[in-house]
Amino acid sequence: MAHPVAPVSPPLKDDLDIVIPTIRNLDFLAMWRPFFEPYHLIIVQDGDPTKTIRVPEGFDYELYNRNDVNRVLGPRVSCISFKDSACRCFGFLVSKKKYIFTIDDDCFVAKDPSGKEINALAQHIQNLLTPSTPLFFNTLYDPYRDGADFVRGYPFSLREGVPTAISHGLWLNIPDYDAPTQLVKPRERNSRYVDAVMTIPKGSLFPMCGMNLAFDRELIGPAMYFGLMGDGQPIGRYDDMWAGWRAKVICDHLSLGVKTGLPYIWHSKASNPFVNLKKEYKGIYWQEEIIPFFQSVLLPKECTTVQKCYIELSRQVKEKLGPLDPYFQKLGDAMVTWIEAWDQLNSPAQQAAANKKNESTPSTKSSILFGVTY
Ligand SMILES: O=c1ccn([C@@H]2O[C@H](COP(=O)(O)OP(=O)(O)O[C@H]3OC[C@H](O)[C@H](O)[C@H]3O)[C@@H](O)[C@H]2O)c(=O)[nH]1
Ligand SMILES: [Mn+2]
Repeated sequence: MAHPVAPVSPPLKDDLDIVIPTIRNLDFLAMWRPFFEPYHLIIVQDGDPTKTIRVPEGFDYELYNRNDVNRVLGPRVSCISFKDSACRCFGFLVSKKKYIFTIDDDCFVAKDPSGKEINALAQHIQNLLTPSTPLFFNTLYDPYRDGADFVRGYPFSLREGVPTAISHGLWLNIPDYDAPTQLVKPRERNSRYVDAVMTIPKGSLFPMCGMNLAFDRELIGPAMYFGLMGDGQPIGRYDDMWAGWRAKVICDHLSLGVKTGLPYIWHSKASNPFVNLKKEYKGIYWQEEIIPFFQSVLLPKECTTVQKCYIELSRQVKEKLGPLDPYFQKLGDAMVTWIEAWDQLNSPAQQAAANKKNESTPSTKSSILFGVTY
């Protein structure tokens, strides 16, 4: 007699939250339903909090609008951007899970060259659950993938790799170009599917895009601050870039890995290049100073946790980039506020309370999840 086969639970079903920043109805979820429905969503509604965001039936979610963010963080809300996708990091803050996947609401399911729909979430999970190799480049790319391995000459002492903190996915159709490139190449579309996952070598920075990104919240969460952008700030569309440069410096210091490549999503909407240019232009020339700063950052050996690294980085940002523009003084202070908010919401007591609430918490708005906590 055939034995009944227990249903296979989706990987990390109870250990991963999907964070979506949005200003629009989330009809895009319908296409992701086969892959996302088993997971809990954290929706961060930006802009007008009186607007109702429509979420398709059947998804388990909590939704935070600006009033909720103010309620949860109180005076520390100053570190969360308004009217910019950077607001997504509030979702990273309030999640109680070990893993995060964040995706933009104009990113859809892509197809691989065989025409098969890509389960981007499953690929990110695979990337996060297998080690990275930042200390020595494997020329056959991801050695932990089925059908691949370390090549001849790869030191056996390094084949254990290091824990993976970040998985950076890519985009078919609309690539994540900056405004000048968008203006010069308005019709360029990315149709090149590269079937590879690579570890970004230690000592190398990279431009982290937030639209298709996953990370291990316990390993690197406090460094995944996306700010200060949007309303009242002199810059936009650099939230994920800052976060990526700081996180990579910290990953290198703490021997954690960052991978880029698969999975692809289908990015459907090109935002307005002229609007983007207004948001980005300061970043385009500032980054010529900022990159050498991050490339030369040294973190003392006493910085043994992400929080300690982050506080030290905020000090150096203010000292070394402050002369560039007063914005960096503000950013340095906001980095400290972020860590305070992180520690406030992720203290052991908070974790225990959240675990208790998760047992019986339906999808609801945060006003029930979080009373006044500051
Ligand atoms: O004020 C806002 C504007 C947008 N959002 C949400 O953020 C996501 C990205 O928005 P959109 O797809 O319209 O902009 P893109 O130019 O394609 O975004 C890219 O560049 C900026 C960021 O780095 C972003 O991560 C990149 O994808 C989308 O979910 C909007 O609903 C918002 O929350 N507030
Ligand atoms: Mn987009």
